[in-house]
Amino acid sequence: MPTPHIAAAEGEIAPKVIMPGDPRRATLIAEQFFDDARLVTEVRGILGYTGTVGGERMTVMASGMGMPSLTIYATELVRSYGVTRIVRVGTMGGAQDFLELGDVVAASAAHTDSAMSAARIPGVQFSHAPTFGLLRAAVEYGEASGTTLHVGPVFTTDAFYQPNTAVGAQMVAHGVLGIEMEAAGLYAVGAAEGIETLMVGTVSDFLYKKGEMSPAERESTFAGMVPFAIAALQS
Ligand SMILES: O=P(O)(O)O[C@H]1O[C@H](CO)[C@@H](O)[C@H]1O
Ligand SMILES: O=c1cc[nH]c(=O)[nH]1
Repeated sequence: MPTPHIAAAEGEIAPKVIMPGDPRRATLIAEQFFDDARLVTEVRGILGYTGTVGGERMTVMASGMGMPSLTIYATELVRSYGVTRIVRVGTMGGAQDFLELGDVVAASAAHTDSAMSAARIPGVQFSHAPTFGLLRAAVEYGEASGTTLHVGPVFTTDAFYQPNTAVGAQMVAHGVLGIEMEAAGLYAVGAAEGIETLMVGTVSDFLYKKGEMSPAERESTFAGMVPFAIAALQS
């Protein structure tokens, strides 16, 4: 049933959801990967479409930016629409030298500086992890299709403009592949609500070397990562 932030009627959201941050990326994914996609919600400009992918019903709906925003949408999708699997398809800053623009990364863990994580279970440093079966399905899709997928930890930060540059440097030194703003929130919702989750992301810029996508490229460069998300959702 509709929620404060999602207007779709009961039954209009599929149990399996692809979740980009950017609403316009949701539209492009619906246009390019879905059959018979129909707009089912647009509250606050957060667009959601339901259609079919390879004959299976699926929804693509944006999360907005940051853990607070994603957590609202993911929680409402689970509690009010019975969603059981969410795969985030995001952009991220590449954090290791071997990565190139457009490379696809699956987040096998997500460190975070978010107060939302610290507040979840007082006194506990919560480990944010994806569902193993979804991660395995994404890896298997890469192997079967001959498409490279980098697998490793990401850093989910509240601050796109990090005031303390030493934090990013430390995360790089600790081996994170990318820096983004939602994966840990999604994995926490997965753990708390008992659903399956995964994040795959596209490298859109770098922390410590030159190169970045234009805003238009960041909006539209998703074709590489979406098949991994679909493979995980259909596994
Ligand atoms: O491209 P999306 O999916 O929004 O992801 C990344 O881009 C936004 C910052 O520009 C943050 O949401 C970050 O996680
Ligand atoms: O959150 C993000 C997304 C892309 N690039 C970054 O550096 N951070």
